[in-house]
Amino acid sequence: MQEMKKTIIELDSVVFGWTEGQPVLNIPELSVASGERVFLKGPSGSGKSTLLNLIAGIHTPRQGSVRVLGEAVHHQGSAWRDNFRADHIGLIFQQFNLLPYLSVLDNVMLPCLFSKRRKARATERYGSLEEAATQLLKHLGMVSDALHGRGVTRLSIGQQQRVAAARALIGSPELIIADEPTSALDSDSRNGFLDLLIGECDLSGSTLVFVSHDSSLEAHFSQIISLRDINHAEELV
Ligand SMILES: Nc1ncnc2c1ncn2[C@@H]1O[C@H](COP(=O)(O)OP(=O)(O)OP(=O)(O)O)[C@@H](O)[C@H]1O
Repeated sequence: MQEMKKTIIELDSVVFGWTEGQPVLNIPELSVASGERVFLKGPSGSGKSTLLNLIAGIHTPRQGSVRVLGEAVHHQGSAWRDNFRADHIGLIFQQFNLLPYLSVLDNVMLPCLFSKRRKARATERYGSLEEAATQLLKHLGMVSDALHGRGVTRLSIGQQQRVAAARALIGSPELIIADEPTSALDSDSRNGFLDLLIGECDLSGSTLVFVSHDSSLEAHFSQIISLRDINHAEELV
């Protein structure tokens, strides 16, 4: 018998706008099952980052519900949402948001300072946090240990991207959210990075939601979501 996949993200009748009466998002429903590799596309300014921020509990909707891993994120206060995000969601930002005064390894281990759960999972799988960070960096293509003690400001963009991905993946969070993390790379590097990222999500059992303008990347993904198709904001204006 085929195992039923758990729903990891579920949006119901979600409305979000920065100003009352000016909705950016009106999403009647959106559902993502555990293990999916989701490609979220849409024109610039259409609300992709805003949607990611709703899923990550950085913003909350004006109306409707956002459930992640079965939890009603929209009902919770900001401290609860911060803890939930630290435990269950790995974020890769467009600008990577690495801490410039920390080394490569310390940047990768950072989420484990905020989440006992992720620290325990990383240690259980790799023996120590340093080993977890080292192995993740290797799997993601940072093969030279010589870079690991280096400050992140002295890395190439491609190397910074690998550090940001390893930081998101450490401690195997159930959900990885990536906002255009390949936009600064050439197409060979983009495809190579995506193969490594998806391979690592498979190993850690993480669901991936990935935003990009670049439709040529779609072939890597199991579910393609066009924000235009699911967002009915103009019907509310
Ligand atoms: N902090 C903010 N305050 C007010 N308006 C905002 C804020 N952030 C974004 N917006 C507006 O919300 C809309 C959606 O922005 P969003 O960043 O989600 O789009 P996007 O699809 O991710 O764009 P891009 O592909 O260019 O990154 C845009 O009209 C944008 O100007």
